[in-house]
Amino acid sequence: MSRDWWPSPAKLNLFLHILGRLDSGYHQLQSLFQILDYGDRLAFDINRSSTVQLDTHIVGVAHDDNLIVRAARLLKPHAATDAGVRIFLDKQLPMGGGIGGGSSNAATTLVALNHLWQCNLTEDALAELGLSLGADVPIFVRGRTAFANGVGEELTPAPLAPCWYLVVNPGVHVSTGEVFSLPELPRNTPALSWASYSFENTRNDCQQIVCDHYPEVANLLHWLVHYAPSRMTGTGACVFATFTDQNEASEVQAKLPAEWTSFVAKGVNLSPLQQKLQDVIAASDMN
Ligand SMILES: C[C@@](CO)(OP(=O)(O)O)[C@H](O)COP(=O)(O)OP(=O)(O)OC[C@H]1O[C@@H](n2ccc(N)nc2=O)[C@H](O)[C@@H]1O
Ligand SMILES: Nc1ncnc2c1ncn2[C@@H]1O[C@H](COP(=O)(O)OP(=O)(O)O)[C@@H](O)[C@H]1O
Repeated sequence: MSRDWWPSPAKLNLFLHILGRLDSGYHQLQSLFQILDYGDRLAFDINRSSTVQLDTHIVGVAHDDNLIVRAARLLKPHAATDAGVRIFLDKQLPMGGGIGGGSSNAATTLVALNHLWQCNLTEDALAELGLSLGADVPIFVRGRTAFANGVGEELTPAPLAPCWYLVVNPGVHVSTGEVFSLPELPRNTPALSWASYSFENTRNDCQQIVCDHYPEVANLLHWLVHYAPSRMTGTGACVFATFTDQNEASEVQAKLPAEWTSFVAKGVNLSPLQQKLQDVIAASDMN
């Protein structure tokens, strides 16, 4: 049976500065979230069972802990009492890689089911619901490449010139919570105004510490910077190299040592999820 797939794209943090720590224990960040045209896909068969069922198992994640199931259950009180769904996941993104796969899956679930269950929540309300699932969910709900403040929820759209990225997974899993708990993490980078952003005058404040703990990440960065400006995304472990030309990115990808998995993706200003939502709404308006 052919399914109606909803995209669940990856993101990169083109930079990640840590400005301080909030009373909640969370860290105050600044970042530039670049949405990619590459990621997972989800399909939703809605029904009247009043239950949420994810049909695709992810190794190491219990059904009820999966962010997809948690997102659907969070939205359910806003739908008809008998609203139910069976969800299918086509997983492409490495987990715990700093490219936001789990958060993006949660956002796709919120955005798609808000439409399919006819909940009619606004984008602001969906972003707020999403924030309770994870700091990175709002950026995927809004689906625009953006400059972020706070814990990642204060977003200012920041359209970027077309760019291609080679994203490489060094094959280690880095826990976000663990990185933020390290005492030696730098936490006092001065605030930057978006107008003065450039790749060169920014950095990822987690990169050095992750390289110290995970030599695989350090080795990968050492290899990639010979070819293009490169940096770790989020709290790792994936690393990206930036290109203005898709072929150049593919040429470097072809040279990668076999132990590293990778993909080449285009940076986009509007996420494929928001594009899909717009297409679905336009099609239903025509009927
Ligand atoms: C820092 C980023 C940058 O994109 O890292 P990545 O996860 O993408 O690598 C994200 O904002 C992460 O967002 P997300 O992965 O949703 O994190 P959460 O589940 O909300 O938080 C996991 C844990 O990290 C810590 N945490 C997270 C975000 C933040 N601003 N300050 C923190 O101190 C907290 O200890 C929290 O319990
Ligand atoms: N649908 C999901 N996809 C990926 N990870 C999930 C999902 N649901 C829960 N998780 C949990 O969230 C953790 C972080 O996943 P992910 O968002 O891929 O990492 P990151 O934020 O570093 O990119 C995973 O290690 C996993 O335990």
